[in-house]
Amino acid sequence: MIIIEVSKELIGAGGKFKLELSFSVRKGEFLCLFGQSGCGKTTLLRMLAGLEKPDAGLIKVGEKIWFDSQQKINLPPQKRKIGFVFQNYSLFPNMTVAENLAYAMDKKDKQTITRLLETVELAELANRYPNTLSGGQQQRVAVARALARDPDMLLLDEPLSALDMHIRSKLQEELKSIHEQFQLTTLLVSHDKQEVFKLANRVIRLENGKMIKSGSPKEVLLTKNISAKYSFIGTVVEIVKIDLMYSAAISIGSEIVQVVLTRHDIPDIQVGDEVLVASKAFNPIIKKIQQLA
Ligand SMILES: Nc1ncnc2c1ncn2[C@@H]1O[C@H](COP(=O)(O)OP(=O)(O)OP(=O)(O)O)[C@@H](O)[C@H]1O
Repeated sequence: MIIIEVSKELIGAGGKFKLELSFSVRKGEFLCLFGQSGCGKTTLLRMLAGLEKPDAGLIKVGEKIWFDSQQKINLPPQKRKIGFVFQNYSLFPNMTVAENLAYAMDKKDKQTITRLLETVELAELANRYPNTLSGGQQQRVAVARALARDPDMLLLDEPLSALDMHIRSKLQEELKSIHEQFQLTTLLVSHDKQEVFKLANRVIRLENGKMIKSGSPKEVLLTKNISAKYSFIGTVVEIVKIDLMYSAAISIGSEIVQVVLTRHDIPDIQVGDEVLVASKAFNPIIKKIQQLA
């Protein structure tokens, strides 16, 4: 169990506001932090990593205290067992892929490096330098390097947002299978609702530094809770009237699907809306997703 109780005064675009959060994360949980730009998501990850100091609070990982303002404990980043993956990869350009991983390890162990590179399907690129790799490959190295630290917690700050849809979707599958394999407690910051639905067990929605909602992706991101055999998130690109019916063209990933709208959908759903397309017994239904305020 990870206990997080932190507060810090921040200066946002609209002036000062207080980041004030108190929640716990179960071991092995895949938690997503979701919210408007500037609400404090990255600051929270940086506080967990020891890169930013809370004004007050407690961060306890299992029995270990990483931060306690009362006891004046503040472990430096290298003493916290954290794997951090950023949007911009942050690999060392002068080190090969294998050396990037070795650098992160307390005990340099060739076998573990090979195993991790195999996990992200990069074993054959071990001796290449980062600038000779594609964005997707670099990000896979960054994930392998984060795992090489044998972390208690994996922090992912919009790790896939710079990648195109196809690579992003593939890496999401990889992150999912890595999470299943390692059962690593993971905190993900993402703006991509499809990604959140695919990966997270729980979502915390932040607004101005405070938690306003916590629950499953469906509970937090949908206006109505529905159960369905399968579901996808997409954007309505067109609504056309065909005889007495309306049909919506919805862009899902790189595909466009057509869904017949019911009479009840018409006032609610418009072009540009993000929607969940779900199906129960081969009957597709669509539901509008809550907008960020
Ligand atoms: N050390 C600091 N002192 C004061 N204000 C800060 C500090 N660090 C960040 N901020 C401010 O706090 C706000 C929250 O920043 P943060 O990067 O955590 O937002 P975010 O939710 O991750 O946003 P985005 O989704 O755009 O990345 C920003 O307005 C930022 O300028």
